[in-house]
Amino acid sequence: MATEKRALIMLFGATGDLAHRKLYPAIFNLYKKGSLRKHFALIGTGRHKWTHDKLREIVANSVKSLADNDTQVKNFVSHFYYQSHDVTNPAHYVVLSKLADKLDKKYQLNGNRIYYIALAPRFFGTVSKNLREQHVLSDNGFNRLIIEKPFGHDYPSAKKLNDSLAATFDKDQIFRIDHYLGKELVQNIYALRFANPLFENVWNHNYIDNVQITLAEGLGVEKRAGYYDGTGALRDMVQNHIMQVLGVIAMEPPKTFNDTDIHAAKAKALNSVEVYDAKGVAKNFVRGQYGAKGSQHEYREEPGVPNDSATETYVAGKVNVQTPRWQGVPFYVRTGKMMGKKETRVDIVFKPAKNIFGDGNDVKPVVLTIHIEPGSGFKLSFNRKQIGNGFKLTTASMNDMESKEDIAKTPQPYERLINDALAGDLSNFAGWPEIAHDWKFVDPIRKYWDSKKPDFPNYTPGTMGPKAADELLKRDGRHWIYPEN
Ligand SMILES: NC(=O)C1=CN([C@@H]2O[C@H](COP(=O)(O)OP(=O)(O)OC[C@H]3O[C@@H](n4cnc5c(N)ncnc54)[C@H](OP(=O)(O)O)[C@@H]3O)[C@@H](O)[C@H]2O)C=CC1
Ligand SMILES: O=C1O[C@H](COP(=O)(O)O)[C@@H](O)[C@H](O)[C@H]1O
Repeated sequence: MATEKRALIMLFGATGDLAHRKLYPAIFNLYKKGSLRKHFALIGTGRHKWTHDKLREIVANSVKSLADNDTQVKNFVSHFYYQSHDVTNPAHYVVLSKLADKLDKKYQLNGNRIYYIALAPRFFGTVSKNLREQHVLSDNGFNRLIIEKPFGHDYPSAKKLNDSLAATFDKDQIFRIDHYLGKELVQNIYALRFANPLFENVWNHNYIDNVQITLAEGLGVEKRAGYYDGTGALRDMVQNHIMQVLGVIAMEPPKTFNDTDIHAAKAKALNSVEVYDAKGVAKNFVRGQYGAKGSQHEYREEPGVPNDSATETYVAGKVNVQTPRWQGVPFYVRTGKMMGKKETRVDIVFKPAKNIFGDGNDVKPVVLTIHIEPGSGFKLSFNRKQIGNGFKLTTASMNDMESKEDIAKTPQPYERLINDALAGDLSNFAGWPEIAHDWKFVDPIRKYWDSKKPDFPNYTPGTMGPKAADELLKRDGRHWIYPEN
């Protein structure tokens, strides 16, 4: 049984999609496991004129498939309260504050408060300012802010947002969600590297030839055109998720395994990423937009997408981390929608051995694959001798893939991250310096692309993206490891 935490969760955006699909199930799992139990309450807010009972009914529906029985759901939802609230109206915070104080007493929460902002980003600063000015923050206990993505749309807007949050919250009170940092196999990279000298000792340019990060999605834009068309794959996936995974792979060992040291090491690696000028972008980055195939219509015909949209649904690029460790080792990254199936992985491609076996033998590079999803685990492929007379090399692999049962009991990112926020552990949240470096890297790419009309659509659903993404590696004498030929 987990240690019980005491807290009031104030959820802005309780009537929205994220709350329903991800947050209520995550909080329910924490309740089932005992991290939250008697001493917690949640105030959900939104402009909808819901009642406590209406919110409880919605929450019950969202979690019932996870419950052991009806009583468990009933007990859980009894901790939920609804307050109709317009985040732009300061007077509404006064009402909210009174309810918070009342629940604090009722559930003996010791003044611990988490403010979870599951709202459109334009409201992040407004809520934070009003929480301070309308005295919603508690005087005793902790006050922590959980904030959703996207964190700005470029460096200046992200900086402005960060400054506005900093007017209310200290840096150790701001929990910026990047749900990739809550994934089991992303966290496992720390164990792989820093608990195994076998790997960490070869984790550098002497042994590694290149690193490939693939975040391929099988689905298209679905019903999110309103958000996605103004964002694109570069801002939606590269600036945050890809760069965070890259940071964990590329960082130097942190001094200790605490949040401050992890953030410092990751920020240093991300600050060493080469920022391209226009020529560098043209040479090293590729964008794409999916076309039509069979019954699947092209991106520009998806509901809510303008028929001349220049938004990229695919990005591939070559990233250089300019630290001694990674001298001359390219990080090839790619992500896209409609790429046939979901495949989230990192391939660490080692330098091949010198071939002493003669022409009839092909010495392949050792590849360590970190399978993030849908399978979770590690796979090491290497050369071995084929059984039989003579001497012929073949490829073998050592797998450490999680079983279906293990995957089923693995906490989902939101459960893990909310639990961390309750415990005050920032390790798996994105720090401001990391976000700042990532925007500084991504902004010139965006700027260059915005200045040139793309030739879209340029890739077929079900493929791994435009041909230019293959060319990117081919010209360096390399190829994408996935999909295996
Ligand atoms: N949905 C997802 O899968 C993901 C979402 N996110 C992020 O999470 C955040 C929320 O997304 P999502 O749930 O999809 O968005 P929705 O559009 O589904 O929900 C938006 C929420 O904002 C509330 N809201 C809007 N205006 C106001 C206002 N003036 N005052 C009070 N509440 C208001 C709405 O409540 P009401 O209508 O009752 O006012 C609603 O609860 C965004 O930052 C998004 O980028 C991040 C990753 C994934
Ligand atoms: O943040 C986002 O991530 C999802 C992909 O997340 P995953 O956990 O399913 O890999 C992506 O579909 C979405 O566009 C983006 O906003």
